[in-house]
Amino acid sequence: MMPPEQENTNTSTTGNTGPSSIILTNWTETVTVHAEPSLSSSISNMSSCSAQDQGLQGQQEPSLSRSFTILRASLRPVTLMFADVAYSVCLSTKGTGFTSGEPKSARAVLNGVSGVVRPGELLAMLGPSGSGKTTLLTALAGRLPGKISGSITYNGQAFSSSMKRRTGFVTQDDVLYAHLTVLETLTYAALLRLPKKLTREEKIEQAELVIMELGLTRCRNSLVGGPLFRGISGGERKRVSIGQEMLVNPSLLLLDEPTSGLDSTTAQRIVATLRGLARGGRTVITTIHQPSSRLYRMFDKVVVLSDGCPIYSGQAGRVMEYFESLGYNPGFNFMNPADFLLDLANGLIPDTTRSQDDQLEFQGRLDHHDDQNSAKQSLISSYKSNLYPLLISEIHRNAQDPVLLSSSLRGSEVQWTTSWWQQFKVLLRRGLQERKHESYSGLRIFQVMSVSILSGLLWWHSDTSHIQDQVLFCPAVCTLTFQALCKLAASLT
Ligand SMILES: Nc1ncnc2c1ncn2[C@@H]1O[C@H](COP(=O)(O)OP(=O)(O)OP(=O)(O)O)[C@@H](O)[C@H]1O
Repeated sequence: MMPPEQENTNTSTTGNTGPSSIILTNWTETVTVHAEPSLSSSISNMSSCSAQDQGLQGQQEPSLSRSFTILRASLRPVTLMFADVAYSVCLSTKGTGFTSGEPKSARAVLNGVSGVVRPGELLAMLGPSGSGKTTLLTALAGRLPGKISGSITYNGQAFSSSMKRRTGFVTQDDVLYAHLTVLETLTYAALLRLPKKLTREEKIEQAELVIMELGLTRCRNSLVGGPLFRGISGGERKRVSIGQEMLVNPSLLLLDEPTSGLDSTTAQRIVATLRGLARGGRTVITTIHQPSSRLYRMFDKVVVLSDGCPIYSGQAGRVMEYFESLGYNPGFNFMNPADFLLDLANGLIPDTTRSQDDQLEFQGRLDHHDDQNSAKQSLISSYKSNLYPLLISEIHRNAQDPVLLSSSLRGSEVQWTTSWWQQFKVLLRRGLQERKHESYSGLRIFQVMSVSILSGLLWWHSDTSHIQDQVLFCPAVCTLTFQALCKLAASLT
């Protein structure tokens, strides 16, 4: 068993469900996590290492105090509860060229997933590839199209536009502008997404602060880069994506594989940042593929999925104890709990009667599908009989908690948008800056000019009886002219 360092403070006290103290019992509830619903405290916690490195902590605080106050006021503790979440996708075989006229079939991607995450907690979703982690994360972010059965509530309420404003979502594939620098990317995000109560200078300061917190100072003026030209590294890209969401100080932050493709030190730094964000009063949920034991120790809770079904949902530190109580033992003395969980989710049950080498050889063979399926079914039914009732009773208890419901009502006042004109100006500038390089591209200029000339030649000395064609041709000419103007404007900015 591997209890996370801070999570050893077990207590049987119940009833305090406020944001500052979280008290849990059983496998689903056992730890006390202290969450400070304050941006300034979390930012100073998180930035302490990077700021100390650069000796900047003292200089930043006075000028940022007003923005801290405004952003702190926007932070609302969010208790996310999901019960029996199920989701299916329609698989259409029609039109594939291999079959014809076959009826659509539905495939269950998620089946009966439940869990509770409170402010101050970091929950990780684990499972083999294709087990449904991203689908569950997207569902919890209120972004999954189609019908989801079961219930997902945020402080006891359904997903709403005010909740959407307080939710940050970092996708697996970073969506960034290749020709902007790190500083420009975060500054535009700040100008677009921070409330209009903040001045332009304060928004830029927030972007600078996030750069410091995420250790991006060294590459702040480097281009992000894209598939066609090299820019910042993969880890830095990921941190920029996280920074874009951190800027708005979301109360609920969801991240899809924030550490994939990163070295273990960078991955640890990112997870430590997420844990710092959680401890600042936020609810943080992440999917993760193969966490090291060091990373695993930083999670407060885990949900383990196997083919869309949960085999565990509860405290990260008690997972080994739970599976040992079911008779599953890793067999090795020092095993990363995450490896053990992934083996179980794949239906690979360790056989302690075999030697270590025999076990490795046995697990590597692919001819045990039936055994694996029956092992998965057994783990799923153990979850249903042991953990599911605890989770459901916890969810029902919380759903009637007046503190939780009142925090939801308080949150609905939050106003986050800047004016549309402001957004239009920022987007236009960003678009022009992103395309600036194209104005110098001879190939592009040649392409636009040749299309214009060829199109023009089609109507050269045309008869007035073709006036309709000429009228239709006008929008095309206007588009090309607009393109040319955009390129000219971009080259001047
Ligand atoms: N819209 C869809 N159409 C068809 N299949 C889908 C759709 N959405 C999800 N799936 C399937 O559902 C399963 C779960 O997908 P999901 O992306 O959630 O898995 P994952 O655990 O995040 O995988 P990975 O770790 O590889 O990212 C996959 O087998 C996927 O092919």
